[in-house]
Amino acid sequence: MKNLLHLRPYLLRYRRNIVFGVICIIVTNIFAVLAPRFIGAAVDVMSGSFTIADVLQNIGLYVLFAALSGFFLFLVRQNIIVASRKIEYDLKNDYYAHLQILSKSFYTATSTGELISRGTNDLNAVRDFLGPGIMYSINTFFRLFFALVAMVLISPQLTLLALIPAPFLSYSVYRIGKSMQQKTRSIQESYADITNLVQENISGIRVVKTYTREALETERFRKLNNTYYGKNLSLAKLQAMFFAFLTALLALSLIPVIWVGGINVINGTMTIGDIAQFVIYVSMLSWPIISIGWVTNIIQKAASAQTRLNEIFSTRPDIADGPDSSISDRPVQGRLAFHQVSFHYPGNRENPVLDKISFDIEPSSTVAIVGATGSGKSTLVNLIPRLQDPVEGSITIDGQDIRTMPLAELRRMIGFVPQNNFLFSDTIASNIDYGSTESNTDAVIEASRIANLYDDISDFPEGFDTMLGEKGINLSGGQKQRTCIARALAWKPKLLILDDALSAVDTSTEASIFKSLLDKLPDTTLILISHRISTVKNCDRIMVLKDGRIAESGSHDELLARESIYAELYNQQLLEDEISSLG
Ligand SMILES: Nc1ncnc2c1ncn2[C@@H]1O[C@H](COP(=O)(O)OP(=O)(O)OP(=O)(O)O)[C@@H](O)[C@H]1O
Repeated sequence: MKNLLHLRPYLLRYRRNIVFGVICIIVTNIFAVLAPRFIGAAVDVMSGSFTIADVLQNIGLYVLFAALSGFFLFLVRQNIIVASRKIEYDLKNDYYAHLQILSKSFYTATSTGELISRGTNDLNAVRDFLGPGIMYSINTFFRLFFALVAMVLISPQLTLLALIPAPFLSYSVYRIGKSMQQKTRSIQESYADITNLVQENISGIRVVKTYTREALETERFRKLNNTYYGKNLSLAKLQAMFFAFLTALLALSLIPVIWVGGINVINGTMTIGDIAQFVIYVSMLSWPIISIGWVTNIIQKAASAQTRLNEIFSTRPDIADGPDSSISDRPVQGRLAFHQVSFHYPGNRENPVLDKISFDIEPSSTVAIVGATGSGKSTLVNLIPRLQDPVEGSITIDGQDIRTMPLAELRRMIGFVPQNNFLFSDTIASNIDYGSTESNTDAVIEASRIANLYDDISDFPEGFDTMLGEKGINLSGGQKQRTCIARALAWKPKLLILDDALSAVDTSTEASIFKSLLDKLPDTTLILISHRISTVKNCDRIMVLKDGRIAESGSHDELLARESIYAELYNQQLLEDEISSLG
């Protein structure tokens, strides 16, 4: 329950609404509890000789008090429910903003479905607590208090009789509430599983279709949905039994009240009007008492939802700005150096991907990294924009350790095109312009020309305003890759990293892009990962990665002369080219 304390700053932010709402709860209950007095009075008036005017006067007052109670109830909702919506809005913004700062490692360990479920389902549960939860809790307290005072004033004896079921009620609320909490937690977990499956399945729908797994995927969903349905049904059954039990208990509690009350009327110690008024109070208590169970459920649901949200809020990014991060005013040259850099993935210390790697890249030069698949090329370049940090050693740009630079400044220097490109469902222009704070048509056109994309876009009826489907589904593989390159170029980086970013374009387009890069960005340091010798052979330097180390380094000609790993790779690709040209 203490997890809900996380909400304190939000509640304080809207304290005016909440305090005013609570005052209105008190006022609405005063009117609600005073109103039945006029029913009692009307009944008593009718027990003797009376005029219609006497009855109408009491009925009129009853209607007036009931209306006033309703008006203040409206103000209660206006303030407390509105505050809960505002807090939900703030919480959603904070949740999303927090997700933005979390590191790559967090996203590697947490599924998208899980995060969506927490941001929707769990947040709704918290909102229900902040609105109806708080409102009904406070209302229950004051309704019970005022109604009990009014009942005691009529007859302490009858009040005691009416309260006989209360201990049973409290105990059953406690027991059933606990069971409800467990069921609710389990439902929320099931919902996260379903969200995850749907998200993954729809993202991978092309694979599902190619492998004709539609029926299997439908069955997987059906099973999860069935579990979710079963759990919900079980909770609904429990709730139904709970409410039926409460209603029966409350109805039974009226029997001794009317029995003993009737005897009191016969003895002349009470009037029929008192009994009528008393019965109204007992039924007025029924909703607050029932809502104890309901509110308990809401609070328990919110407590477990908030626990799950707090897990995210308390996760700190493992890569962030250092306390004294700063950057010099000198223009960036783009000299990149690795100093004894080692890296292993969490829990895999025995198999470092990079093992004490050192190298120095001259500003404005072009360097290629080659190596067998899984040799650590992507891991190495991920360290440069600090998507992950080395476990040992350091990386410098122009002599400054990148960990001492503000993260945003560091990333601003780097144009990074990762192996798995990603495009947003937006126009091509917006995708290319993604890194800029203001749209810059000239920069978009210039970047698309260098990336050899301009002619393709010109052929589209809507040109740069063409809307892309999810992940750029309406572009070819090569067009997607070139759009991602254009995005990195529009950013005008000092360091451009292309991680296998030209694999889907043909060799002549690739050569043309490479030439444009060298001509138009002469001051940019280019780091290129590729499996194709045709791509890397024109680079100033080629580094061959093997067993976590730089096994060879030099120009194309130097490495061929060595007749080692690179030469072997070269000869193998020559042979493959010859065979395919024969075919
Ligand atoms: N997030 C991760 N968690 C654990 N291990 C990982 C992770 N990412 C990569 N690896 C492992 O690290 C090693 C290097 O992977 P990396 O992607 O850097 O290789 P690569 O040389 O770029 O491969 P490719 O040429 O196939 O793209 C591989 O053995 C891979 O299984």
